[in-house]
Amino acid sequence: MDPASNAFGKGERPWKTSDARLVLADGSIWNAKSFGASGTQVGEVVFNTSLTGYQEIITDPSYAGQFVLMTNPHIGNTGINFDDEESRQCFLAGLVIRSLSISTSNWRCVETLGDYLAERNVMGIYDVDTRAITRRLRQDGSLVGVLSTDNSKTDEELLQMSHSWDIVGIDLISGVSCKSPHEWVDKTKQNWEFSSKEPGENFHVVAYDFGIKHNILRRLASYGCKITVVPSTWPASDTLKLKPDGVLFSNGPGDPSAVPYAVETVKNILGKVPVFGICMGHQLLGQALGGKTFKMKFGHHGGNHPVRNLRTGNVEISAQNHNYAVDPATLPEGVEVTHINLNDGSCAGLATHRTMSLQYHPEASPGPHDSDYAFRDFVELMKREKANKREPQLSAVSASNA
Ligand SMILES: NC(=O)CC[C@H](N)C(=O)O
Repeated sequence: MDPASNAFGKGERPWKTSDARLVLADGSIWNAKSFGASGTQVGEVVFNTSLTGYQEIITDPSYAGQFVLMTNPHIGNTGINFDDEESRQCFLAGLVIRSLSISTSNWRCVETLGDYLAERNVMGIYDVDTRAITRRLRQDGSLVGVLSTDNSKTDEELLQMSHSWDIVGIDLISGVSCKSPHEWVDKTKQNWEFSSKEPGENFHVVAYDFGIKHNILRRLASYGCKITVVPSTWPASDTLKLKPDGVLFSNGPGDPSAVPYAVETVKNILGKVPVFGICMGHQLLGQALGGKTFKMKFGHHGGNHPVRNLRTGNVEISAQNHNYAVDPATLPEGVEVTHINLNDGSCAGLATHRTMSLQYHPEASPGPHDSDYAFRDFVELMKREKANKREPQLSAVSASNA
């Protein structure tokens, strides 16, 4: 780490004065201090209630097009490390925090948060009343905002910019998905492994990358899966040619209604192999099954969301990050709602014969690990499917032996 730099990055000092503005579409203007990159950026402001894990949050591709406002007031104290990256890049529009730690101390730290964001050209602001903005978002719903360090732009111009952009209806997945298929082998490191698993059969999973978080892939690999990651536009027919044991549809940014090609892909795979949808994957699955998705008032973002598993009655504390949800009233008969969010009763999981999906993040990263069992359930689904396929042959063999 450059000894001249501190948590503010590039040698900034804590007594710096306001040099940035966040202008929200409701006309409110929030003066702040900048860190990370400078410039002007438009995005949707969402608040995240996680107490820890800011590195995983800022590298979650599902935040593309959004400013993440952390409700935890103290951010940056553990810096940045090599292990907690959730993707190859930061795709979020920017980071909004109350207080940026003036010192960085952690045994894994390799860089300050400020330097990290500056190198990746991501804007951040601090010394802004994050509690007041959060109350506004809770009351009025998510708002588009413009963050700027450019003094030549008037407040009116920035407000105009916020009115001429909307996250609804745009395909953000194509900007974050990988460009070509590849294998994934990395598992959760032994030091961090928290669940004991029976070594079993290895299942081949094709994982659609709509903005996939690395820890979804690591958890699948830890459960013994052999994984082929494919881009969001990869044809369903090519996936089926690979004869996978299961298909995973990943998390991803933006509006699920803006990517009809992805819904088509899910439709063409549904019913043919076991399928697991996570977050955006769950929403696409909901649409492919005939249901509708809608935009929530301010969504769910954080590691403290209670969910009830309706099959077991158990309550899980889950990690969530979504602004859209499936409307269960629009789903056809035969689709089971398996989980509900206990804060607002919204649909948090679905299942059909060969399908399971969760609106939240069983891989956590960051967050509690209560929902990790979902990966085991997916493996069980693939196991059952394989056994069912084998059974007719087995009975044929025993008949010929008889
Ligand atoms: N994490 C995700 O996959 C988010 C899904 C979708 N972009 C939403 O906001 O609802």
